[in-house]
Amino acid sequence: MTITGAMLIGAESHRGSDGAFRAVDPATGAALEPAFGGGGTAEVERACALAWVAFDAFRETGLKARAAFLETIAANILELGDDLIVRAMAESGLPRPRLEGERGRTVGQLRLFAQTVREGGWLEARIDPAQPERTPLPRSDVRQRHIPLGPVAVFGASNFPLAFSVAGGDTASALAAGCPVVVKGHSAHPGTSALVGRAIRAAVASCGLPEGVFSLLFGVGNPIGTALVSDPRIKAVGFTGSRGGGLALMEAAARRAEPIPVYAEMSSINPVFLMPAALAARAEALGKGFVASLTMGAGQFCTNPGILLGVDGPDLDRFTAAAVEALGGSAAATMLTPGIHAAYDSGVARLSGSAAVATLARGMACSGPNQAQAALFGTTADAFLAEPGLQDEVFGAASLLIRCPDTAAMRTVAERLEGQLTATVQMDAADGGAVAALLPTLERKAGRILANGWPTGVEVCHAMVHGGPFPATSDSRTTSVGTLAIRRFLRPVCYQDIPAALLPEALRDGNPLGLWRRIDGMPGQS
Ligand SMILES: NC(=O)C1=CN([C@@H]2O[C@H](COP(=O)(O)OP(=O)(O)OC[C@H]3O[C@@H](n4cnc5c(N)ncnc54)[C@H](OP(=O)(O)O)[C@@H]3O)[C@@H](O)[C@H]2O)C=CC1
Ligand SMILES: O=C(O)CCC(=O)C(=O)O
Repeated sequence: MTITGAMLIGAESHRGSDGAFRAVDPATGAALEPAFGGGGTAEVERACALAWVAFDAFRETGLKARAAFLETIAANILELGDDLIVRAMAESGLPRPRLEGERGRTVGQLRLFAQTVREGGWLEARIDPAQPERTPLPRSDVRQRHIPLGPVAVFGASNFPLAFSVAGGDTASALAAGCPVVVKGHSAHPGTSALVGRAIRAAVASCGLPEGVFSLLFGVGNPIGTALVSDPRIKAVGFTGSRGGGLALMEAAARRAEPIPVYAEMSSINPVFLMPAALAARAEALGKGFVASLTMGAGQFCTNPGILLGVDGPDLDRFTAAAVEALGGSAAATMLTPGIHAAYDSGVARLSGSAAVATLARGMACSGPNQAQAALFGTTADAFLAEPGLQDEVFGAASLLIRCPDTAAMRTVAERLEGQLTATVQMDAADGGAVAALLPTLERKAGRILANGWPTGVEVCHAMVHGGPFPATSDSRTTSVGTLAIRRFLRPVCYQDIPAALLPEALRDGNPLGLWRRIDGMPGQS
């Protein structure tokens, strides 16, 4: 399929005229054809106008029809075949198996949302029947369901060009909720974005939906993103990227006459707690497992284990020796963009230049453009507590090992951490008491707590939480992965004494949709 450099505004392919840009193959540094025309306020205006026109019709599509739409998108993405993988490899430097796996995750998550939509529990239908005889006052008939917020702006992430991009989790959950989506494509992978965007556009057409259900914009620089978030027809934002970018979009949303929620996933250093009995039992295996997680995908995961904490002593020395050896043998890897590579190098330089930090190991030397050498640094709990900048995210395969005098000091450090996507404990049975003491802190700090695993690689399922307190995300009450993500784009509406003929199907007597509903607080299928 030919990539033309055009945006997709509803059914129309439109070439922007506000500047032009090309993707760069980070493995060679070469610019890729074609040039993409950047959009501006005119394109934002058109995409948002179409999305608004589409909203009322799209939000009332039947559950089966909306599920079929999500499944059609999944099928259309698979139909793109190898063209999609080849283009994504060229634009991201990520290897084929990783991108094929990511395509599977993208398609799987669309299908999972289709199942969720069909099942209908997300409508959270509640009925409190009228009690005309109640004294001293009668009760009205009160019913509630959830409706979608409105058109959603989605900012695709650079590090998952498929699963967190144009048809990624934010788009899938917003469409599942019944929200039209306007994507601001990431400038690192516009060709991949255009291919996936066309798969979505074809599904919109073949499912007979209004064209404004989906648009894909490109732009040069920040103005297009700011204009999109500021458009009054946009009612929520999904974002994965840098802390600076997320904060800027939160500010733009807050400046609006009508502020809107921004669900931004930003920075996280994902602490790993190496508990004493676990270290005593398997320090070497833990050292190797850690390096495998750290270096996966050149460390370009927001779930990357960026700090480790352990009690100083011979077992931590054994862990360190194993990690140093494994990291020393890890090949340099191409990063996603020259900008991300430069940010990694400057983060590593900041750590290696700190008087409080020792460089424990570096990976193998770089042999091409935009390659990064993995890095392991060490410091003490006291030094970490004295220098808050040591917990700033270094996006890539760099981590900091913090030597603590005892498990109480591990807890003290945990208390001082910012909000996290994940917190991991490596533990054995004898660590149970120390972990129990740590858990309340971890619950307050992180969205997901893992035992004896590694945080990279998020399962897409019903119970997943990929979220956490700021700065991991801008709203700790939600998740961006898993079916609960649909909640971000919904709000409850209450219908009091509304005549039966005017009630939405989900709330009608006789339960025509066969939903699980709460009648007078009791769950059931009536
Ligand atoms: N925690 C995480 O999950 C991730 C963190 N990162 C961090 O982000 C850094 C840069 O990576 P990148 O993916 O480019 O993330 P960015 O935050 O720079 O960009 C993400 C998206 O937001 C847009 N954007 C960024 N800043 C603004 C702004 N001020 N106003 C309007 N739009 C904006 C970008 O536009 P444009 O395409 O034009 O740049 C892009 O579409 C990495 O080095 C890393 O530190 C990256 C990926 C994931
Ligand atoms: O680890 C994963 O699978 C997801 C990571 C993620 O959300 C990210 O890097 O943005």
